[in-house]
Amino acid sequence: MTGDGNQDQPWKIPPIVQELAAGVQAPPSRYVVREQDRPDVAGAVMPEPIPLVDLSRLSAASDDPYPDEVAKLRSALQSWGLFLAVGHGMEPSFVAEMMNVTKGFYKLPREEKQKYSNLVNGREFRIEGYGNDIVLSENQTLDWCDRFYIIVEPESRKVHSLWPTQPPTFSDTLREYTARCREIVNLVLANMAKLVGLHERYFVDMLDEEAVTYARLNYYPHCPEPDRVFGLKPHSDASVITVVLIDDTVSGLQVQGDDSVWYDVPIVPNALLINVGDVIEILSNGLLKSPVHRVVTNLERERVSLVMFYSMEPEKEIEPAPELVDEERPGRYRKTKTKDYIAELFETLARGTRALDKVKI
Ligand SMILES: O=C(O)CCC(=O)C(=O)O
Ligand SMILES: [Fe+2]
Repeated sequence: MTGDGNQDQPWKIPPIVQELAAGVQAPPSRYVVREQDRPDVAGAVMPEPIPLVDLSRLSAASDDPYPDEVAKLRSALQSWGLFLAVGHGMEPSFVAEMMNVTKGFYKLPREEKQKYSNLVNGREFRIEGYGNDIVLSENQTLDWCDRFYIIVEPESRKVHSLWPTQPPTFSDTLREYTARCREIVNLVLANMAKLVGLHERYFVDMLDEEAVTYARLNYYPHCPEPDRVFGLKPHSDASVITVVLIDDTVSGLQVQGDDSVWYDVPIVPNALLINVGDVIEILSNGLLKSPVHRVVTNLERERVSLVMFYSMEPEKEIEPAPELVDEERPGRYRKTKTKDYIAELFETLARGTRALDKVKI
């Protein structure tokens, strides 16, 4: 016995989907979703106005120079739990460069990518690195996507050996992108706090200098049968907040509306997608909702996305803000430690359930 058991259980080591897609005529059975759960590849069209917010019109201070823009943010969050952010201050050329190096990583030869594998010694799974999500059971439905997780903040938690040396500008670009995203997130969190009647620093202070930010580079290869698989199963993010740089050439992201219908998230060039995470739902005692979303694949085209997950320091506890709990609106979520919540996320992702349901009262 090796102790990890993976050698006796080869199903625990999932294939690289990029390699699979290059060779198969149809997705293997492990990827095929039960008939009743299969996605409609063409989602419903979002009604106008689409959730779009100009961040240059928002202020982190208590005054609001453009109340109309704040109203748009409120409406977007109420209807969808997410919005497309323009006026975020990143030049289109910089956004394009970040996208290019993300795509460039997946174009590297197999051996180069494998240097960053998330399987230690080819067997033991860890969150960080390149590969697939953890496989917990033989009958788990696998997602048609490869991914690469890297901790980008704080400095003390970065694993430098996992920062790619190829493409050559990858690491510098990601560092710069991380710093720019942090400013955007602080502005958005200040506005979200104001919207629910909290002090403007309430959420920002939850993401102190020990808070951990993960970057996840997703790669969805073309798929011969997009209506039978998920690029990414329905889920909500276990983060405080999430910022996504989406491919502006191929759609695929869908969000579930209050009516349970799946809507396509529209593509707006150079916009960033920002969504509420489970932690803000808990902290706001349910006033802000973490949206359930999924990704569908494309018959001909590959798609990439770069996702930044902002999470609290692992030992920090997550619970509704006392200011938002009273007799009329009792606490709706149990207290949990950040690290336990994140561990739960990976289990629930594998099972296709929701971590949030475990802490709901
Ligand atoms: O690829 C996308 O557009 C979204 C990815 C996502 O939801 C995630 O990585 O949690
Ligand atoms: Fe997500």
